[in-house]
Amino acid sequence: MIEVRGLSKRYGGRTAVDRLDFTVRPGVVTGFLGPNGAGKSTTMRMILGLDRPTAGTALVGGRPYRDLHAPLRQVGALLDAKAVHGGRSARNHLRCLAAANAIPAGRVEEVLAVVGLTAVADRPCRGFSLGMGQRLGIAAALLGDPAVLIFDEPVNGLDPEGILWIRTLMRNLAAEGRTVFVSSHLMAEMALTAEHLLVIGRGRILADTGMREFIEANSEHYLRVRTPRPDVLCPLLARRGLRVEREHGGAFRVGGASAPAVGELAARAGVPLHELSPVRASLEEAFLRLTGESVEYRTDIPLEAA
Ligand SMILES: Nc1ncnc2c1ncn2[C@@H]1O[C@H](COP(=O)(O)OP(=O)(O)OP(=O)(O)O)[C@@H](O)[C@H]1O
Repeated sequence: MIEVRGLSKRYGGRTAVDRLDFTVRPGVVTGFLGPNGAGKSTTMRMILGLDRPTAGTALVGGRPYRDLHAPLRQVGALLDAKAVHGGRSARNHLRCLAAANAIPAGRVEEVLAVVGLTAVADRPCRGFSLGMGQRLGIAAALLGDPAVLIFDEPVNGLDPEGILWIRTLMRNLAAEGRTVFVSSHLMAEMALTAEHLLVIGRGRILADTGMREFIEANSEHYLRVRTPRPDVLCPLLARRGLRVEREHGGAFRVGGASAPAVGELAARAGVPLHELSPVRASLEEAFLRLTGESVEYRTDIPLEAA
C-alpha cells in the first residue's frame, strides 16, 4: 500500500505537486495519469525518497521510504531505464544489485527469465534496444520480490508487442496481490491496463476513481447526423427535447436518441439523411476535457482538428 497525505513540492516559486492525498491499494493496477509536467514523476520520486517533499508525507507499507529496512525487497521501481552502466552485462548489473541488497544470486536468473532477457544476459547493456532496456529496468524492480511496484511511463517508446508484454506483466503482478502504481500520459493505454485511476493536473488530483466508473461516466454516446435539410430536422429534434450541436464539417451531434428513432422521425418529415451513425466519444477526449484547464503547454488547435 502507498499512502500519500498533503504531499507538496515547490521548486523555487513554482508548485510542482500541490497537497496530494491518495492511497494506492494492493491487488489492482492503479494508473497515475496526467499531461506532461503535471507532477507524476515528482510525486513518484518523493514516494521513493529521491526528492524531499516541501510538505506532507508519503508512506510505503506504512513507513517513509528512508525508514524501510530492505528497500529493494519492499518496493521496486522503474524510473529511468537508461540508468545502467553501458559496459556492464544485464546479468552483472542485476548481480551487483542483488549482492548490495542481500538478495540470493539465484533470483537474478529468475527475473532474467521473467523479462525474457536470459539469451542476451551476457551482452553489454549499451547495445540494448529501448525495449530491452525497459525489460532490464523491470527485472531490477522485480529483483527483491517486492510487494509494491512503481513504474514511471513504462511503455514510452515501446513497440506494440512490448506494450502488450508490460501490460500483461503489470496485471499479473497485481493479481498476485501486489500494489502496482504506473504513470502514463496516455488515457487509452491506461484504460486497458489499470483498474483504478488517479488523474493529476498541475500538481493536483482531478479524479480518484475506478476505471470502470470513469469510463461509464465519460463515454458519451451520440449520433452523427448529416442532412441537406438541417433547417427542417434540427428544430424537429429540438422540439423532442434532444440535444443538437453543430460539429466541424457540417455534421450535427444529436444526444439522447437512438439511430432508428432519428431515422424514422426524418423519414416521416421527408428529410433525406446522408449520415446517421452512432458515435462513442473516446476516453482520450474525456481525459483532455478533465485536464484541459491544467495543461501546461497547450496549442490552440481545436480537438477535432488535431
Ligand atoms: N528539479 C526540478 N527543478 C525545477 N522544476 C522541476 C524539477 N523537476 C520537475 N520540475 C517541474 O515540476 C513540474 C512537474 O514535473 P514532473 O516531471 O513531475 O511532471 P510529469 O507529470 O512527470 O511530466 P512528464 O509526463 O512530462 O514526465 C514541471 O513543471 C517541471 O518543470
